[in-house]
Amino acid sequence: MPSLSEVYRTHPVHVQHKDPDFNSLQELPESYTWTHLDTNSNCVMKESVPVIDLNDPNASKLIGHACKTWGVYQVVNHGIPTRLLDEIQWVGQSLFSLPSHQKHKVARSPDGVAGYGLARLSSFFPKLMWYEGFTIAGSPLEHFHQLWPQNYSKHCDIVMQYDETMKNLAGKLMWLMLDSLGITKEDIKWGGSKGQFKKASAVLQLNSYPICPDPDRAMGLAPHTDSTLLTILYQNNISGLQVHKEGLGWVTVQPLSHGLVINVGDLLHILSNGLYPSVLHRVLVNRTRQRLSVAYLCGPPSNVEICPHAKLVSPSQPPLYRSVTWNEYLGAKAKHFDKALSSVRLCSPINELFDVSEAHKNSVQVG
Ligand SMILES: C=C1C[C@]23C[C@@]1(O)CC[C@H]2[C@@]12CCC[C@@](C)(C(=O)O1)[C@H]2[C@@H]3C(=O)O
Ligand SMILES: O=C(O)CCC(=O)C(=O)O
Ligand SMILES: [Fe+2]
Repeated sequence: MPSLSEVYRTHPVHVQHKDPDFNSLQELPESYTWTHLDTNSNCVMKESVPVIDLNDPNASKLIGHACKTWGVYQVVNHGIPTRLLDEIQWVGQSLFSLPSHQKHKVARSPDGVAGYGLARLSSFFPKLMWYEGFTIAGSPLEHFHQLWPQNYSKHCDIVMQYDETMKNLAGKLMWLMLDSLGITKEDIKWGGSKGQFKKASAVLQLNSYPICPDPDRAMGLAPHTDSTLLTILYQNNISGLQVHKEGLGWVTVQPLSHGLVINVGDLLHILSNGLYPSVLHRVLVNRTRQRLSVAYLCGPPSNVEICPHAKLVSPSQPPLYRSVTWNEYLGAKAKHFDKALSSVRLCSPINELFDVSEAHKNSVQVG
């Protein structure tokens, strides 16, 4: 089975860019100027992303409804200590405020997984994003030792603790979502005997959206879906994240103090046979405040094949997707980007079971 770096070796991200010193730029350079950018999200919102209290006895039902109708929800009372959320933001803040030459010491290579740099999706867009990211896959020790030779262990400890805590929450959320689909612990062998998803794989993505001189013409992170089962996102109190909803357009996800945003990813879309569509989302930037976010991108163990679950397949609901491992799907994403889901599709959409990336194909204008 190919490793992720082997998968990416065939689809390296080569983006020609002069190192952007975001802080010194008074004007938006042409290479960052996006046209046809609809930054006015529906201001008088009648609807907003569901907020679910994880202590609510009806949480699974509410989550199921949110996944079906939005592909995203926010959770409160999730049990993650606020101290840990503040600490992981501090790690991100410390990293992104380092001088550019330091950050480039840990630059992600074009075919690499971990390190500092542009988002992988950058190669699919003609314009650059007002964004810098740092990907952690496994231990951050080597990179953090290079960044903070005297002081790396504190940063490492926080990341490892965050990772462990998020893994537990991801397991809990996974079951709530599967339960809402009528899938039990016995039905998913790779969930483990106690169903804790201990073997799940995950990547931690630190994101920074610096202050921008011309936010109406810049893009923080271009529209995309995550290639995960689910993503747990912590955003600081600065808005910018928007999700696309059929009939409403772009809807801002209002930051909740210490709340977490949960995205349905493409692999859950596949596992649910299209019942829980992965959410298309993007990030806009801000004139006065830097925005930081931390994404815990969670997938299945690397040897597990994800396919539409047998309980969700019948003669009237044929399987819409073939089986894929996470690495295989990341390879499809690296090659086809927004057509990755279609690339693993078995049959054409029927009725309301449709492919979100296809549905939004023509509604997103960039570049
Ligand atoms: C495992 C991964 C998912 C991801 C690509 C990556 O190798 C690490 C970062 C992830 C991310 C975060 C920003 C959006 C995204 C589309 C991207 O370019 O990098 C996702 C990728 C994904 O979910 O496909
Ligand atoms: O910064 C955000 O709010 C979103 C980040 C994101 O979409 C990602 O890391 O995949
Ligand atoms: Fe995302």
